[in-house]
Amino acid sequence: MGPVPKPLIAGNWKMNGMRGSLAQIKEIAASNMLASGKFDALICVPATLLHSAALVTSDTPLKIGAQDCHDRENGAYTGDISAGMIADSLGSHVIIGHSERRTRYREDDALVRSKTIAAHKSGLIAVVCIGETEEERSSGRTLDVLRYQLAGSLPDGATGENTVIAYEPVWAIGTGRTASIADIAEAHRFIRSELCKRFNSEGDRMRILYGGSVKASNADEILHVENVDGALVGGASLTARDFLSICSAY
Ligand SMILES: O=C(CO)COP(=O)(O)O
Repeated sequence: MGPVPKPLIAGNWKMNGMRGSLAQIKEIAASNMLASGKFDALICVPATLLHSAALVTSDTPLKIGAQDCHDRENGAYTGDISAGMIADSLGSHVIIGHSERRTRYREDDALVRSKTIAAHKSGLIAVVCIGETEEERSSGRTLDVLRYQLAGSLPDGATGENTVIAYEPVWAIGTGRTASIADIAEAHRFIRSELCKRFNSEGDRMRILYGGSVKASNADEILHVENVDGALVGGASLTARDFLSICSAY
């Protein structure tokens, strides 16, 4: 077992970014902040940019990942890409089970789990997303939802090396609303205890990122909450300036 991994600031570009956006990737990759080695940095780009982004960052500390993968290795699945194809394109990470996919494509915990297994088999680090809806929170079911999502989405082979958890309250994504510091602390403490119950000391090594309207003005406070090991950033990861100002919290 290795040491506890460094914090991770991850960007999720979602369906944004054309070839011109590689300039932002290059600017992030060249920053002295990343060279400091205090944290790891990752941008998950659309599949169309995956290989070119990986090539322009190959000699830099910036990691490049994808935003989803199929759970099979190959076959007649029009429009999909496999974990092996992501690895072949030199991506190192893949986001799995983002709420935008869970909602729109009805991806459930069992599918998230088999995609995570596929990612691990291809040597990718899976960034597995969980989080409650507004209705689940207001009816007092947040911790139950997180417990079920963790139990159903993570395979037994998950370790601190191959798996990162992203806690993203669905109502905080793209809305400008963030969970309160007390709510973030409670959710992350709960996730940590569930991970340690199931994975023992590996549970302590799995990074737990917070996601949902993270930006420069709130990053410092959020990233210093206990058991918050980084952030998964949507809108504020699209420009080097915004992404790097979040990184400056470390
Ligand atoms: O969904 C997110 C990251 O995966 C969060 O998006 P925003 O940071 O735009 O709220």
